[in-house]
Amino acid sequence: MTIDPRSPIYVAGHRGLVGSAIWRRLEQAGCSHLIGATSAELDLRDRAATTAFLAEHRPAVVIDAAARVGGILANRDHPTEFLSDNLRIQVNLMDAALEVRVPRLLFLGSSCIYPKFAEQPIRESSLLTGELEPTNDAYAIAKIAGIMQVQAVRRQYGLHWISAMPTNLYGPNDNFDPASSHVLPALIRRFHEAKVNGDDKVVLWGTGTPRREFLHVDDLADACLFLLKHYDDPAPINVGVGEDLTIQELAGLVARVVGYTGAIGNDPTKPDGTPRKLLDVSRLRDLGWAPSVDLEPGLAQTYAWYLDHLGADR
Ligand SMILES: NC(=O)C1=CN([C@@H]2O[C@H](COP(=O)(O)OP(=O)(O)OC[C@H]3O[C@@H](n4cnc5c(N)ncnc54)[C@H](OP(=O)(O)O)[C@@H]3O)[C@@H](O)[C@H]2O)C=CC1
Ligand SMILES: C[C@H]1O[C@H](OP(=O)(O)OP(=O)(O)OC[C@H]2O[C@@H](n3cnc4c(=O)[nH]c(N)nc43)[C@H](O)[C@@H]2O)[C@@H](O)[C@@H](O)C1=O
Repeated sequence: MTIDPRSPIYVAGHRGLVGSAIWRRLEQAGCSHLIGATSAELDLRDRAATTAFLAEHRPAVVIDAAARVGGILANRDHPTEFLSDNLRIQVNLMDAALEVRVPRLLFLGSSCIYPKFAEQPIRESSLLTGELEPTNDAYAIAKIAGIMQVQAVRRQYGLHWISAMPTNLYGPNDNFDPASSHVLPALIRRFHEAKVNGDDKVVLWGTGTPRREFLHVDDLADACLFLLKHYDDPAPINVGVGEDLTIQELAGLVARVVGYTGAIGNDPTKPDGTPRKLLDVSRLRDLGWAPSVDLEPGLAQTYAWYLDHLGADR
Protein backbone atom coordinates (compact mmCIF):
# COMPACT_ATOMS: atom_id res chain seq x y z
CA MET A 1 0.00 0.00 0.00
CA THR A 2 1.33 3.45 -0.74
CA ILE A 3 1.45 6.24 1.80
CA ASP A 4 1.03 9.60 0.10
CA PRO A 5 3.56 11.85 1.90
CA ARG A 6 1.16 14.79 1.62
CA SER A 7 -1.70 12.95 3.34
CA PRO A 8 -2.60 13.80 6.96
CA ILE A 9 -1.02 11.34 9.39
CA TYR A 10 -1.97 11.44 13.08
CA VAL A 11 0.64 10.08 15.49
CA ALA A 12 -1.10 9.63 18.85
CA GLY A 13 1.49 9.91 21.64
CA HIS A 14 3.98 11.80 19.45
CA ARG A 15 6.10 13.03 22.37
CA GLY A 16 6.74 9.58 23.85
CA LEU A 17 9.60 7.17 23.21
CA VAL A 18 7.81 5.46 20.32
CA GLY A 19 5.67 8.31 18.98
CA SER A 20 8.62 10.72 18.74
CA ALA A 21 10.70 8.14 16.84
CA ILE A 22 7.83 7.48 14.42
CA TRP A 23 7.40 11.24 13.93
CA ARG A 24 11.13 11.60 13.10
CA ARG A 25 10.95 8.65 10.69
CA LEU A 26 7.89 10.06 8.91
CA GLU A 27 9.58 13.46 8.57
CA GLN A 28 12.63 11.69 7.14
CA ALA A 29 10.33 10.00 4.61
CA GLY A 30 9.09 13.43 3.50
CA CYS A 31 5.68 13.29 5.18
CA SER A 32 4.61 16.90 5.38
CA HIS A 33 1.22 16.79 7.10
CA LEU A 34 1.87 15.28 10.51
CA ILE A 35 -0.70 15.73 13.26
CA GLY A 36 0.10 15.48 16.96
CA ALA A 37 -1.48 16.58 20.22
CA THR A 38 -0.10 16.31 23.74
CA SER A 39 -2.21 14.64 26.43
CA ALA A 40 -2.83 18.12 27.86
CA GLU A 41 -4.22 19.27 24.50
CA LEU A 42 -6.20 16.08 23.85
CA ASP A 43 -6.79 13.56 26.61
CA LEU A 44 -7.66 10.43 24.66
CA ARG A 45 -9.58 9.13 27.67
CA ASP A 46 -12.08 11.90 26.86
CA ARG A 47 -14.38 10.30 24.32
CA ALA A 48 -16.16 13.44 23.11
CA ALA A 49 -12.89 15.36 22.67
CA THR A 50 -11.33 12.44 20.78
CA THR A 51 -14.32 12.13 18.45
CA ALA A 52 -14.22 15.88 17.74
CA PHE A 53 -10.44 15.82 17.10
CA LEU A 54 -10.68 13.02 14.52
CA ALA A 55 -13.71 14.64 12.86
CA GLU A 56 -11.75 17.91 12.55
CA HIS A 57 -8.49 16.44 11.23
CA ARG A 58 -9.77 13.45 9.21
CA PRO A 59 -6.39 11.72 8.99
CA ALA A 60 -5.63 9.22 6.22
CA VAL A 61 -3.41 7.28 8.63
CA VAL A 62 -3.55 6.91 12.43
CA ILE A 63 -0.65 5.46 14.42
CA ASP A 64 -1.58 4.65 18.02
CA ALA A 65 1.53 5.16 20.14
CA ALA A 66 -0.42 6.71 23.03
CA ALA A 67 -0.74 4.62 26.15
CA ARG A 68 -0.08 4.47 29.87
CA VAL A 69 3.30 2.73 29.82
CA GLY A 70 5.71 1.64 32.54
CA GLY A 71 8.12 -0.94 33.82
CA ILE A 72 7.48 -4.00 35.92
CA LEU A 73 6.80 -2.24 39.25
CA ALA A 74 4.57 0.48 37.79
CA ASN A 75 2.52 -2.24 36.08
CA ARG A 76 2.38 -4.44 39.18
CA ASP A 77 1.37 -1.59 41.50
CA HIS A 78 -1.15 0.24 39.26
CA PRO A 79 -3.13 -2.44 37.40
CA THR A 80 -6.34 -0.41 37.65
CA GLU A 81 -4.92 2.54 35.71
CA PHE A 82 -3.01 0.35 33.25
CA LEU A 83 -6.23 -1.45 32.38
CA SER A 84 -8.69 1.43 32.47
CA ASP A 85 -6.58 4.19 30.86
CA ASN A 86 -5.34 1.95 28.07
CA LEU A 87 -8.78 0.56 27.28
CA ARG A 88 -10.27 4.03 27.16
CA ILE A 89 -7.42 5.55 25.09
CA GLN A 90 -7.54 2.85 22.41
CA VAL A 91 -11.33 2.38 22.31
CA ASN A 92 -11.97 6.13 22.02
CA LEU A 93 -9.28 6.53 19.37
CA MET A 94 -10.39 3.56 17.28
CA ASP A 95 -14.11 4.36 17.61
CA ALA A 96 -13.44 7.94 16.49
CA ALA A 97 -11.23 6.69 13.63
CA LEU A 98 -14.00 4.31 12.57
CA GLU A 99 -16.57 7.08 12.61
CA VAL A 100 -14.58 9.03 9.99
CA ARG A 101 -13.53 5.80 8.24
CA VAL A 102 -9.76 6.24 8.60
CA PRO A 103 -8.51 3.80 5.94
CA ARG A 104 -5.20 2.85 7.57
CA LEU A 105 -4.48 2.48 11.31
CA LEU A 106 -1.56 0.90 13.17
CA PHE A 107 -2.21 -0.25 16.74
CA LEU A 108 0.85 -0.88 18.91
CA GLY A 109 0.65 -3.66 21.46
CA SER A 110 3.50 -5.28 23.34
CA SER A 111 5.26 -8.63 23.75
CA CYS A 112 3.65 -8.91 27.21
CA ILE A 113 0.37 -9.99 25.53
CA TYR A 114 1.79 -13.52 25.20
CA PRO A 115 1.53 -16.23 27.88
CA LYS A 116 4.13 -16.13 30.66
CA PHE A 117 5.47 -19.56 29.70
CA ALA A 118 5.00 -19.36 25.93
CA GLU A 119 7.28 -21.54 23.84
CA GLN A 120 10.40 -19.54 22.85
CA PRO A 121 10.88 -17.79 20.52
CA ILE A 122 7.27 -16.61 20.81
CA ARG A 123 5.22 -16.96 17.65
CA GLU A 124 2.19 -14.74 17.01
CA SER A 125 0.04 -17.89 17.21
CA SER A 126 0.86 -18.20 20.95
CA LEU A 127 -1.67 -15.47 21.72
CA LEU A 128 -4.34 -16.66 24.20
CA THR A 129 -2.82 -20.11 24.65
CA GLY A 130 -1.84 -19.78 28.32
CA GLU A 131 -1.80 -17.71 31.50
CA LEU A 132 -0.39 -14.19 31.48
CA GLU A 133 2.44 -12.88 33.65
CA PRO A 134 0.68 -11.45 36.76
CA THR A 135 2.88 -8.30 37.03
CA ASN A 136 1.40 -6.99 33.76
CA ASP A 137 -1.78 -8.95 33.11
CA ALA A 138 -4.04 -5.85 33.31
CA TYR A 139 -1.97 -4.03 30.68
CA ALA A 140 -1.79 -7.17 28.54
CA ILE A 141 -5.57 -7.65 28.60
CA ALA A 142 -6.07 -4.06 27.46
CA LYS A 143 -3.62 -4.63 24.59
CA ILE A 144 -5.30 -7.91 23.62
CA ALA A 145 -8.63 -6.05 23.47
CA GLY A 146 -6.96 -3.57 21.09
CA ILE A 147 -5.88 -6.37 18.76
CA MET A 148 -9.44 -7.69 18.80
CA GLN A 149 -10.85 -4.25 18.00
CA VAL A 150 -8.56 -3.98 14.96
CA GLN A 151 -9.65 -7.43 13.79
CA ALA A 152 -13.35 -6.68 14.37
CA VAL A 153 -13.20 -3.44 12.40
CA ARG A 154 -11.38 -5.16 9.54
CA ARG A 155 -13.96 -7.96 9.46
CA GLN A 156 -17.04 -5.78 9.77
CA TYR A 157 -16.04 -2.60 7.92
CA GLY A 158 -13.23 -3.73 5.62
CA LEU A 159 -10.78 -1.05 6.77
CA HIS A 160 -7.08 -1.87 6.43
CA TRP A 161 -6.12 -1.64 10.09
CA ILE A 162 -3.17 -3.59 11.53
CA SER A 163 -1.52 -4.43 14.88
CA ALA A 164 2.20 -4.72 15.66
CA MET A 165 3.70 -6.25 18.82
CA PRO A 166 7.09 -4.74 19.66
CA THR A 167 9.53 -6.30 22.07
CA ASN A 168 11.14 -4.19 24.88
CA LEU A 169 12.24 -0.86 23.39
CA TYR A 170 14.82 1.80 24.26
CA GLY A 171 16.28 5.01 22.85
CA PRO A 172 15.95 8.81 22.96
CA ASN A 173 12.95 10.22 24.86
CA ASP A 174 12.68 7.14 27.08
CA ASN A 175 11.41 7.44 30.64
CA PHE A 176 14.39 7.49 33.04
CA ASP A 177 12.36 7.77 36.25
CA PRO A 178 13.74 5.13 38.67
CA ALA A 179 10.34 4.03 39.95
CA SER A 180 8.31 3.81 36.75
CA SER A 181 10.85 3.14 33.98
CA HIS A 182 11.74 -0.04 32.15
CA VAL A 183 14.98 -1.81 32.98
CA LEU A 184 17.29 -0.37 30.31
CA PRO A 185 16.78 3.36 31.04
CA ALA A 186 16.68 2.53 34.79
CA LEU A 187 20.12 0.91 34.58
CA ILE A 188 21.62 3.70 32.45
CA ARG A 189 20.61 6.19 35.13
CA ARG A 190 21.59 4.01 38.10
CA PHE A 191 25.04 3.15 36.73
CA HIS A 192 25.65 6.77 35.69
CA GLU A 193 24.71 8.09 39.14
CA ALA A 194 26.85 5.41 40.82
CA LYS A 195 29.83 6.42 38.67
CA VAL A 196 29.35 10.12 39.42
CA ASN A 197 28.88 9.50 43.18
CA GLY A 198 31.76 7.00 43.39
CA ASP A 199 29.47 4.22 44.72
CA ASP A 200 31.05 0.77 44.83
CA LYS A 201 27.84 -1.24 44.28
CA VAL A 202 24.76 -1.07 42.05
CA VAL A 203 21.80 -3.29 42.89
CA LEU A 204 19.54 -4.79 40.20
CA TRP A 205 15.89 -5.62 40.82
CA GLY A 206 15.16 -9.34 40.92
CA THR A 207 17.60 -12.19 40.37
CA GLY A 208 19.17 -10.95 37.13
CA THR A 209 18.29 -14.27 35.42
CA PRO A 210 15.25 -13.20 33.31
CA ARG A 211 16.01 -12.85 29.63
CA ARG A 212 14.84 -9.89 27.57
CA GLU A 213 15.16 -8.73 23.95
CA PHE A 214 15.83 -5.04 23.22
CA LEU A 215 15.01 -3.15 20.02
CA HIS A 216 16.16 0.40 19.34
CA VAL A 217 13.14 2.64 18.91
CA ASP A 218 14.46 4.01 15.59
CA ASP A 219 14.33 0.45 14.26
CA LEU A 220 10.77 0.11 15.55
CA ALA A 221 9.80 3.36 13.81
CA ASP A 222 11.31 2.10 10.56
CA ALA A 223 9.41 -1.19 10.97
CA CYS A 224 6.14 0.71 11.54
CA LEU A 225 6.52 2.60 8.28
CA PHE A 226 7.46 -0.64 6.53
CA LEU A 227 4.36 -2.38 7.91
CA LEU A 228 2.09 0.48 6.87
CA LYS A 229 3.38 0.01 3.34
CA HIS A 230 3.65 -3.78 3.16
CA TYR A 231 1.43 -5.47 5.77
CA ASP A 232 -2.32 -5.89 5.59
CA ASP A 233 -3.43 -8.83 7.69
CA PRO A 234 -5.68 -9.25 10.75
CA ALA A 235 -3.02 -11.15 12.72
CA PRO A 236 -0.72 -9.08 14.93
CA ILE A 237 2.91 -9.14 13.80
CA ASN A 238 5.95 -9.32 16.09
CA VAL A 239 8.67 -6.66 15.87
CA GLY A 240 12.00 -7.50 17.47
CA VAL A 241 15.62 -8.39 16.88
CA GLY A 242 15.41 -12.15 17.45
CA GLU A 243 18.13 -12.22 20.16
CA ASP A 244 17.98 -11.81 23.91
CA LEU A 245 20.27 -11.67 26.94
CA THR A 246 19.92 -11.95 30.72
CA ILE A 247 19.33 -8.85 32.84
CA GLN A 248 22.71 -9.58 34.47
CA GLU A 249 24.37 -9.52 31.02
CA LEU A 250 22.51 -6.32 30.14
CA ALA A 251 23.78 -4.76 33.39
CA GLY A 252 27.37 -5.68 32.46
CA LEU A 253 26.92 -4.06 29.07
CA VAL A 254 25.39 -0.87 30.52
CA ALA A 255 28.18 -0.68 33.14
CA ARG A 256 30.78 -0.89 30.34
CA VAL A 257 29.07 1.76 28.19
CA VAL A 258 28.63 4.13 31.15
CA GLY A 259 32.12 3.47 32.54
CA TYR A 260 31.05 2.12 35.94
CA THR A 261 33.58 -0.31 37.41
CA GLY A 262 32.11 -1.25 40.81
CA ALA A 263 30.20 -4.36 41.90
CA ILE A 264 26.73 -5.41 40.67
CA GLY A 265 24.34 -6.97 43.22
CA ASN A 266 20.75 -8.25 43.15
CA ASP A 267 17.57 -7.59 45.12
CA PRO A 268 15.50 -10.80 44.90
CA THR A 269 12.64 -9.17 46.86
CA LYS A 270 11.79 -7.30 43.61
CA PRO A 271 9.86 -9.21 40.93
CA ASP A 272 11.56 -10.95 38.00
CA GLY A 273 8.46 -10.98 35.83
CA THR A 274 8.28 -13.37 32.94
CA PRO A 275 11.40 -15.59 32.74
CA ARG A 276 11.92 -15.13 29.01
CA LYS A 277 10.27 -13.03 26.30
CA LEU A 278 12.04 -13.58 22.98
CA LEU A 279 9.89 -12.89 19.93
CA ASP A 280 9.86 -15.05 16.83
CA VAL A 281 10.35 -12.39 14.17
CA SER A 282 10.38 -14.67 11.14
CA ARG A 283 7.13 -13.31 9.69
CA LEU A 284 8.50 -9.76 9.60
CA ARG A 285 11.91 -10.94 8.32
CA ASP A 286 10.20 -12.93 5.56
CA LEU A 287 8.42 -9.75 4.46
CA GLY A 288 11.87 -8.19 4.01
CA TRP A 289 12.49 -6.08 7.14
CA ALA A 290 15.44 -6.39 9.54
CA PRO A 291 16.73 -4.14 12.35
CA SER A 292 19.93 -2.16 11.89
CA VAL A 293 20.98 -0.93 15.36
CA ASP A 294 23.08 -3.35 17.47
CA LEU A 295 22.57 -3.26 21.22
CA GLU A 296 25.94 -1.89 22.34
CA PRO A 297 26.08 1.09 19.93
CA GLY A 298 22.37 1.66 20.58
CA LEU A 299 23.10 1.82 24.30
CA ALA A 300 26.00 4.21 23.77
CA GLN A 301 23.79 6.49 21.67
CA THR A 302 21.04 6.39 24.31
CA TYR A 303 23.53 7.14 27.11
CA ALA A 304 24.80 10.13 25.09
CA TRP A 305 21.18 11.32 24.73
CA TYR A 306 20.64 10.89 28.47
CA LEU A 307 23.75 12.97 29.25
CA ASP A 308 22.68 15.72 26.84
CA HIS A 309 19.11 15.93 28.06
CA LEU A 310 18.85 14.71 31.62
CA GLY A 311 21.97 13.48 33.31
CA ALA A 312 24.78 15.92 32.69
CA ASP A 313 24.58 17.75 36.03
CA ARG A 314 23.93 14.66 38.16
N1 LIG B 1 8.54 1.28 25.85
C1 LIG B 1 8.55 -0.02 25.53
O1 LIG B 1 9.50 -0.76 25.88
C2 LIG B 1 7.43 -0.61 24.75
C3 LIG B 1 6.35 0.15 24.31
N2 LIG B 1 5.34 -0.45 23.57
C4 LIG B 1 4.15 0.29 23.16
O2 LIG B 1 4.46 1.46 22.45
C5 LIG B 1 3.48 2.48 22.72
C6 LIG B 1 4.18 3.74 23.17
O3 LIG B 1 4.98 3.48 24.31
P1 LIG B 1 6.13 4.49 24.77
O4 LIG B 1 6.45 5.44 23.70
O5 LIG B 1 7.19 3.65 25.37
O6 LIG B 1 5.43 5.27 25.96
P2 LIG B 1 5.71 6.73 26.50
O7 LIG B 1 5.25 6.74 27.92
O8 LIG B 1 7.09 7.16 26.20
O9 LIG B 1 4.73 7.63 25.64
C7 LIG B 1 3.36 7.48 25.74
C8 LIG B 1 2.68 8.63 25.03
O10 LIG B 1 1.28 8.45 25.22
C9 LIG B 1 0.71 9.70 25.47
N3 LIG B 1 -0.46 9.53 26.35
C10 LIG B 1 -0.53 8.85 27.52
N4 LIG B 1 -1.76 8.97 28.05
C11 LIG B 1 -2.48 9.75 27.20
C12 LIG B 1 -3.80 10.25 27.19
N5 LIG B 1 -4.65 9.97 28.18
N6 LIG B 1 -4.18 11.04 26.16
C13 LIG B 1 -3.33 11.33 25.14
N7 LIG B 1 -2.08 10.89 25.09
C14 LIG B 1 -1.65 10.11 26.10
C15 LIG B 1 1.75 10.55 26.15
O11 LIG B 1 1.49 11.90 25.81
P3 LIG B 1 2.13 13.20 26.57
O12 LIG B 1 3.61 13.03 26.47
O13 LIG B 1 1.64 14.34 25.80
O14 LIG B 1 1.64 13.13 27.98
C16 LIG B 1 3.04 10.00 25.56
O15 LIG B 1 3.46 10.78 24.48
C17 LIG B 1 2.55 1.89 23.77
O16 LIG B 1 1.39 1.40 23.17
C18 LIG B 1 3.34 0.75 24.35
O17 LIG B 1 2.52 -0.29 24.79
C19 LIG B 1 5.40 -1.77 23.25
C20 LIG B 1 6.45 -2.55 23.64
C21 LIG B 1 7.53 -2.03 24.42
C1 LIG C 1 7.88 -3.77 27.67
C2 LIG C 1 7.27 -4.53 28.81
O1 LIG C 1 7.81 -4.08 30.03
C3 LIG C 1 7.28 -4.65 31.23
O2 LIG C 1 7.77 -5.93 31.41
P1 LIG C 1 9.26 -6.30 31.76
O3 LIG C 1 9.98 -6.67 30.54
O4 LIG C 1 9.27 -7.31 32.85
O5 LIG C 1 9.79 -4.88 32.28
P2 LIG C 1 11.02 -4.17 32.89
O6 LIG C 1 11.82 -3.56 31.81
O7 LIG C 1 10.52 -3.23 33.95
O8 LIG C 1 11.89 -5.30 33.67
C4 LIG C 1 12.62 -6.28 33.01
C5 LIG C 1 13.44 -7.08 33.98
O9 LIG C 1 14.49 -6.24 34.49
C6 LIG C 1 14.57 -6.36 35.91
N1 LIG C 1 15.17 -5.14 36.47
C7 LIG C 1 16.38 -5.09 37.12
N2 LIG C 1 16.62 -3.86 37.58
C8 LIG C 1 15.54 -3.10 37.17
C9 LIG C 1 15.24 -1.73 37.35
O10 LIG C 1 15.96 -0.96 37.97
N3 LIG C 1 14.07 -1.29 36.81
C10 LIG C 1 13.22 -2.12 36.11
N4 LIG C 1 12.09 -1.61 35.56
N5 LIG C 1 13.50 -3.45 35.96
C11 LIG C 1 14.64 -3.91 36.48
C12 LIG C 1 13.14 -6.61 36.31
O11 LIG C 1 13.04 -7.14 37.61
C13 LIG C 1 12.69 -7.58 35.20
O12 LIG C 1 13.13 -8.88 35.51
C14 LIG C 1 5.80 -4.83 31.24
O13 LIG C 1 5.36 -4.46 32.53
C15 LIG C 1 5.10 -4.23 30.11
O14 LIG C 1 5.01 -2.85 30.31
C16 LIG C 1 5.79 -4.41 28.81
O15 LIG C 1 5.15 -4.47 27.80
